[in-house]
Amino acid sequence: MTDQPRDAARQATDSPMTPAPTTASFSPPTSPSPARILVAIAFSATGLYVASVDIRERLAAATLYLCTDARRETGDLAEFADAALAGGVDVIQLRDKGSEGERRFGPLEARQELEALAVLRAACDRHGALLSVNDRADIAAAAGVDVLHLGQDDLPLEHARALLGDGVLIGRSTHDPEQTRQAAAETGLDYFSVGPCWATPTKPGRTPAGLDLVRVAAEVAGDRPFYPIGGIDVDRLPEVLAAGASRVAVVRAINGAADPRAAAAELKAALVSA
Ligand SMILES: Cc1ncc(COP(=O)(O)OP(=O)(O)O)c(N)n1
Ligand SMILES: Cc1ncsc1CCOP(=O)(O)O
Ligand SMILES: [Mg+2]
Repeated sequence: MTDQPRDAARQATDSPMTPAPTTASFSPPTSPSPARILVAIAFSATGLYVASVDIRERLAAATLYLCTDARRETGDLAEFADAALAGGVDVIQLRDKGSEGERRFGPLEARQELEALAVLRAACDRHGALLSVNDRADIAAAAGVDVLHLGQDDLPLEHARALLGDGVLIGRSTHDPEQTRQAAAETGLDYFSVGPCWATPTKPGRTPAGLDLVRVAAEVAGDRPFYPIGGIDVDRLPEVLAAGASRVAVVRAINGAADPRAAAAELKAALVSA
């Protein structure tokens, strides 16, 4: 797999994002000539093209992917996200399942999910990071996220793509070699994850796939980004990288850290120097 240079990864998270061109400032004349119509079409097409290339370039540079819950019990989602992003997180996914907040307050309903995503959207925009949502294409569309993460039993890719268009990245979880090979080859999928690498309380009852699945992914992924997940922390990261990965997705390693910024920075430093 080819990764962007580390400088590109940092640039992608640290520099203010250049807004993708839109057609908003283009005002066609009242009686447009054929030439003006062509220009309008070209402008519009270029805008769409640039927007969709840009988001894929940003994914190519994204090595550290964090899944976080809405942190309802602490009420510090914005501060937490700022810290994690300042530490080097490239993609933040809202995934509230199984969280302390869910145990205390019940499932995150759609309205609350949109509120949490608005908080994360603002944080991602402050840091030039990608915003991801777990499972739901309807929420992805409503919240204007950059990424939708689908599980094996979630909406099939073609339906999610039909709802979201090409301007949203779509990823898929894989848990065994067959799923991994399929995800590596599936047309229109932007990335996939592999795991759990180790048994993890964040995904109770899921048999760990181990690092062998990371090796399979490294063999078959080509240029398609893949993210090992499950039980990964800074101590285990070298094993994951040695198995052929150059990116990871984590939950507790940052979400459960006393200093999320330092935890993210430690993971990012190891990814950058690999
Ligand atoms: C980046 C990333 N990888 C894997 C998962 C897990 O997705 P899934 O298998 O659908 O399980 P749930 O997260 O929905 O419980 C993920 N969310 N993100
Ligand atoms: C969502 C998910 N999918 C596979 S493992 C996992 C949870 C990983 O959590 P942690 O990084 O805390 O082990
Ligand atoms: Mg899912």
